Amino acid sequence: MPIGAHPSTAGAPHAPLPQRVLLVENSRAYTSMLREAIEDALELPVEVAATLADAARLLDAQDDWFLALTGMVLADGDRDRILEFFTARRLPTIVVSGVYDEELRKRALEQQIIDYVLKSTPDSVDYLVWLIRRLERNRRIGALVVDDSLSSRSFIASLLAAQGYQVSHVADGSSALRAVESDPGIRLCIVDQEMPMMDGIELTRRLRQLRARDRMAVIGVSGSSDPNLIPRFLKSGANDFLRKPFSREEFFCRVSQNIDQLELIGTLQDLATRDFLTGLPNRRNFLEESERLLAKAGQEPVTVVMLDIDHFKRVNDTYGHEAGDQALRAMAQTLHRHTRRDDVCGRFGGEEFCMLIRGLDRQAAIDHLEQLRRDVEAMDIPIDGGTLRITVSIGACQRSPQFPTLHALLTEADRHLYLAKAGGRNQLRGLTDGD
Ligand SMILES: Nc1nc2c(ncn2[C@@H]2O[C@H](COP(=O)(O)OP(=O)(O)OP(=O)(O)O)[C@@H](O)[C@H]2O)c(=O)[nH]1
Repeated sequence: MPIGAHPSTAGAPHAPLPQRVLLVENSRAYTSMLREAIEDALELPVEVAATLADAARLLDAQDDWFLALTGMVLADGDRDRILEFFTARRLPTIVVSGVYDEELRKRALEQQIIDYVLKSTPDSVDYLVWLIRRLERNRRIGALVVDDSLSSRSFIASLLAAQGYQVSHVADGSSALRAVESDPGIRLCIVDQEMPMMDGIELTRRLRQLRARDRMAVIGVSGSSDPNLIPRFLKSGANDFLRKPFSREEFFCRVSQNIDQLELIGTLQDLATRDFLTGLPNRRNFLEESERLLAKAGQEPVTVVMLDIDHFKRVNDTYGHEAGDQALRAMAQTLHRHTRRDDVCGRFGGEEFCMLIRGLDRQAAIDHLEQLRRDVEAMDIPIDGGTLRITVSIGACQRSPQFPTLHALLTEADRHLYLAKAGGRNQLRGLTDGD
């Protein structure tokens, strides 16, 4: 049952999400420091108001508000009125206060205020930037709550929805497995231990067979005081465990920490496998993926392709290195557009790219690569003060008893690339009878 936003669907285009951040604060120095930090680090537009009346005017004038940050000392409202102003508008709100007031803090957190941050602490701006980034990213993350108690799962789901996640909840393990299997956007699962048919530990074990620890965080929850429960959950593949009852703040910190870790692992994986300039798989990743695809391809045709931008040195020398980088990015985009679902492409190095195509016979591969070549030729690449055009030479080789391995295919494709260059560039060689 979805709560708040709809469950995520991998590959579906995202609707534009609200971007605007409202800062309501009467201290000018703090406001400008915070505004600058948010705009620099997160590139979100920030609007500033000094009073509730100003805030109301701004909120009414636009409708794509993502978040509000508010001080507690404003000329036209006491603390209660300020809290009420934001909760009534159901706008996700963070209180940024000059003084620590435990009673106010409790009251604010009870009223669905996301967090209460003390602005006098030296790292409050850094913390706020982290928090806003977290909330902003959560909007693209699916979270699933599994608990047979409706009140308990609705409570946890509401905590997650308040943090921006796309939340759904189910009452039993089988439904949870089905949900995770059908929605690759689910990256967080909160699993209760005490459930009939399949308990949380068993469910965690089965979830792990569907998705690894670095793809989805599983957090076990239970009210039991059994000391063995935590190690059993963790050994079954859970990333973390929370004992009920927990505070909203503890829940937020644990969930955020686990999601931060997932993202960090994703970043490290990207750094290891992607080319920094173009975002395409790097040479090592291309070779690994190609070996895997080649083994999987069975009897179907496989074509290995090497592509090299023509006279690229001239591009750099004439228009500068930045324009050269721009041309490499444009080339990568066009190559990526021509890479079908089961194929793989990569940046081999410098101005050289590569591709492995599955399931196209010789003529279909020629048509596909000729179209790619023409599309590269037709690109108007925007550079400082104008546009730039490039062409590409392509060498290709289809798998056969003569060229059975990836190494043999790449060597032969590279030989044809050399012939395409020698033959006048901007051409495909290696697949026609004359080659
Ligand atoms: N801007 C930019 N240039 C790069 C990058 N990597 C390699 N290059 C440049 O790519 C150029 C490659 O030139 P060459 O190998 O001589 O070949 P070419 O000029 O493309 O000529 P042909 O391949 O014979 O058509 C060199 O000038 C490199 O400095 C990069 O990441 N960015």
